[in-house]
Parts: sequence; structure tokens; C-alpha cells
Amino acid sequence: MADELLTVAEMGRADRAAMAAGVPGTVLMERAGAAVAAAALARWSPRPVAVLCGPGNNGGDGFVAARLLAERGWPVRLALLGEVGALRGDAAWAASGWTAAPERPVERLETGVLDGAGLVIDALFGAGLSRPLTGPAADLVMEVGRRGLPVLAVDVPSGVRGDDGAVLGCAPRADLTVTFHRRKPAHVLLPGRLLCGEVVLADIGIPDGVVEAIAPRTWENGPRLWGARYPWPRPEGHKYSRGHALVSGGAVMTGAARLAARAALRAGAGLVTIAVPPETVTLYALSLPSAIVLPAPDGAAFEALLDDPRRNAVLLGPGAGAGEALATRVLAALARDRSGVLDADVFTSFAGGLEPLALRLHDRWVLTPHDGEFDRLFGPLPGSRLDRARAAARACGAVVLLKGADTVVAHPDGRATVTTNAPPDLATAGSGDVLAGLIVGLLAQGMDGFDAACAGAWLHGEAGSTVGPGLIAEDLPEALPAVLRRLKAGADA
Ligand SMILES: NC(=O)C1=CN([C@@H]2O[C@H](COP(=O)(O)OP(=O)(O)OC[C@H]3O[C@@H](n4cnc5c(N)ncnc54)[C@H](O)[C@@H]3O)[C@@H](O)[C@H]2O)[C@@H](O)CC1
Ligand SMILES: Nc1ncnc2c1ncn2[C@@H]1O[C@H](COP(=O)(O)OP(=O)(O)O)[C@@H](O)[C@H]1O
Ligand SMILES: [K+]
Repeated sequence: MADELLTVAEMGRADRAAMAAGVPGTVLMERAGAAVAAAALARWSPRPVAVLCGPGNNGGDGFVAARLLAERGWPVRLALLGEVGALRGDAAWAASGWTAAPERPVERLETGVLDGAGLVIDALFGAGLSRPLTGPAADLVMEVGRRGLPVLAVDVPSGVRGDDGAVLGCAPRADLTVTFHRRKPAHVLLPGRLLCGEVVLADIGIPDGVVEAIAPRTWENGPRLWGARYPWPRPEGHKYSRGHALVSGGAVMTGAARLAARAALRAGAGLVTIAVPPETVTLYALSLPSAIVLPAPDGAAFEALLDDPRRNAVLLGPGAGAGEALATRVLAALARDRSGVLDADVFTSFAGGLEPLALRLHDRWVLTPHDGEFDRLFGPLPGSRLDRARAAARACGAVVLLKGADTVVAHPDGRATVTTNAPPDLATAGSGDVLAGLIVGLLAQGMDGFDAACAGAWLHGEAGSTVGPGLIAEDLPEALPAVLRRLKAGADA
């Protein structure tokens, strides 16, 4: 499946470009409807179908699918929101193909159309959804849910907004969603992703050059985006050529930096130094034999460690304790030519204002807030998670990774990815510390900020899926070798 995600506006441009290149709209619609019918035939045994059509081109796709399933002998009932006479353009053409047979009526959109149905094809609204579902459309969607009927959604489940996956009013929970040419953000962002079921991407004959011309800025995260630049160890390499991460460890919440350091080592950093309060050296050293544990009693001692240019990537925040001392360490790291990750308590330490950070940050730094930390640092920004992460990255000049079940990574230049492989088992204490450690480990090996954030988020999700139920944060670094072995086998192929 292609990784690009097209906004509704970009998809509109793709449709128009295809038509300008000589592919008529009716041909695109015929192929879209045929893909829907084919998906129904592939997934379900022959059964009575209720096709719910809306007043636009999404409804047009429904008319085509209805005709093709009826031609295959499936009992099909079709109901339309509005009047056939009010349909325009390609949708009117598609409706005429259905009504050409006198035994195929167009029913009013009322719940009775569901009687006897073993499958619902939801072709009410797709890209054109412009306001919340109300009236008969909402009634039908609610009734489909009450009856527990299987649903095949055309493009998106009706009520789900294509650009952000938000539900306007209500939307059905589909078993299968057939979308066209490229997926939209709604197929990967929550709650939309959870309502789509399985997503099938259908080729409707829009030439590939069209996507290149549109140059989309959003992708589903995966190794195809960054795998070619993954920093695998080289035969002629040695530990000093694999980077040296410096992790700042706290006095009380010592687990956070230990988890992060272990993840940085597993991600392949040649060396990891943890700078810790002197009274905790033994504790850190005993639990992490492969890390270098050095005492840093104060800010000056930490700066002395930073001054060694071989320590090329820095992690600040996990378990650090919010306040002036942490803020000073962050500004000291940013004053030097380093890359790094800012996480956890850093966001509280700079909650008063972004300016001191924004003045010094650049795109070899990655900020990894969850939603609460994000709002603390950037304020309550409007829009989808994609919009908000992009605006934050632009505002601070660094890569922003907004954590969650649909983690977004955004670069200040507007590129963004959505990560879809993270299981809910990752919602456990310390799992974010492991993510921060993975990213700093990759930065230490020379990956750029965007690649390191994307690769880190993806590896984190894969490690989480490998462990599955019962996962605790300690398991994640240990799951990494198997994940990396699989990644390497794919990358080498
Ligand atoms: N040539 C094309 O443009 C193609 C379009 N395709 C299909 O066309 C769809 C987009 O078609 P449209 O742009 O016509 O949009 P839709 O069919 O999604 O809906 C547009 C219509 O619904 C109305 N509407 C929006 N929200 C409403 C609400 N909550 N309650 C009542 N009415 C509402 C709008 O005023 C408009 O009349 C895609 O999702 C896809 O399924 C496919 O056939 C592929 C080719
Ligand atoms: N429901 C979920 N599904 C998938 N991943 C999740 C979910 N909830 C949280 N996560 C992931 O778990 C990690 C939690 O990080 P964080 O909130 O910083 O926890 P901690 O500070 O305890 O380490 C993040 O990577 C986040 O994306
Ligand atoms: K739909």
C-alpha cells in the first residue's frame, strides 16, 4: 500500500488532474464502484445488501456498486438521501445506470431499507462531508449500529471527516473501507482509524505522476520512508563510530533514565553515558553494566561532560525533575553543536514560554510530548493532531513527536508522518522513556531528527506488538533485537 496520505483537497486535485489528462469522471466513478463491489464479493458470501447513497459523488459510487452486485445476482435494495432528479454530473450518470432496469427502484432513505439486509454499503458521504450528520442520514447510521449489520464504507465511514478522522455527528463502525488512489488522514488518525475496519486501497486509474505533482507532505510511518538511511553497523566500524549518547539521570525517578539509556544502547549507540547525582552512581551502574555512569553533582559538572564533542547526542527530561536546574542543562546542551531529545519534565520546565527554546532549537532536536505536555508547552493549538504537531514544529524549529495511539512526527518544513503500529499495551509507565532513548540512540548514530523520530516511533510500536499483552517498559529494549533482525532482513532484500 502506498504510504502517502492525501488531504481531501489534494485528492480533489488528483481527480481533476486525472480528468484533465483524459480520464473521464464517469470512468473514475465506474472503477471506484467496481472496486467496492469487488471488495464485497471477496469478503462476503452472496447476501441481501442495502446500499445507502448520499447526494454527491460518494452516492454515485454506491449506485455503481449496487448495479454491479445486482448483476452478480445479489438481492440489492438502494435508498437515496434526496431526489434522483437533484443528482448532478457523474452521480446522475451513475444513478441512470441503476434506474435503467425498471425492477430496480430508488427508495427513500428510511430505516426500513435495512430490513432483511445482511450487509450495508455506506455511500452517504465521503470527501464532501461538510457538516454533522442529522435527520435521515443520522437515523440510518444509528440504526445500522443498533442492528449490528456488517458495513462496507465507501471512501470513509460517513460522518468521519477525511482530513482529521473526527466524527461529525455520528458515523458507522465499518468492517471494511474501500478508498481510492491514496489513503486520507482519516484512515490513520483516531477515531477515524478505529471506525474504518480493514482499509482496502483501490487503484482507479489516476496516473502516478499526479501524486508526484501534488507532492503530498504526509505519510504513514514505516521503513519505506527511512529504512535506506538506517544506521546499521558497518564492518569497518567501531564503537566510537556509532555515536555517544549522553543521558541526564535524576535523583529520585531513576528508572526513567535507566530505561532510556538501555533503549539507546539497543538502538545501536556505540556508547551511552548517564550523568547522575553522585549518591546514585552505584544504583545506576549496577543496573546498567554496559553504560558509563558518571557523577554530575551540579550544572557545571554536566556542562563539562557536554563539552566533550564525542558525546554527540543528548537526552534531557526523563525522571529529571522539573525546574531551573533542568532548564539550565537544556540551554547548555542547545548552546553546543549537538542533536538530542527533549522529553517529560523539560516541557514543564519551559511551560512559561517557548521563546528560550525556540531561539536555540533546530531540526536535529526532537521534542517528544504526550498531549498534556504538548498543551503545556505550545498551548491549546487548533486543528487535528497533524495540524497541531506541524504548527508546534514550525513554532519551535525542531522535530515534534506528539505521542499517542496515532503518534504524529512533524518537521518544521511541513513534512509529517502518522504511526499506526503501536498497540495499546504501550500505555504503561516508562514506555515513553524507552521511546526517547531509542531516538537519542539513533541521533547519536547520525540519523537526522525527522528520520530518527520516525524510526524510533516505528521500532517502539513493533517492539510493543512483539511483546503484546502483559508488556512492561523493561520488555521493550529486550524486544528490539528481534525487531531489528526483521527490519534488517527486509532492508537487505
Ligand atoms: N471524480 C471524482 O471526484 C471521484 C469521486 N469519488 C467519490 O466522490 C466522493 C466525493 O464526492 P463529493 O465531493 O460529491 O462529496 P460527497 O458525496 O461526500 O458529498 C457531497 C454532498 O453532500 C452534501 N453534504 C455534505 N455533508 C452533509 C451532511 N452532513 N448532511 C447532508 N448533506 C451533506 C454536500 O452539500 C454535497 O451535496 C468521494 O468520497 C468518492 O467516494 C470517486 O467516485 C472517485 C472519483
Ligand atoms: N492507546 C495507546 N495505543 C498505542 N500507544 C500508546 C497508547 N497510549 C500511549 N501510547 C504510547 O505509549 C508511550 C507512553 O509515553 P508517556 O506518556 O511518555 O509515558 P511515560 O512517561 O510513563 O513513559 C508513548 O509512546 C505513546 O505513544
Ligand atoms: K461513505
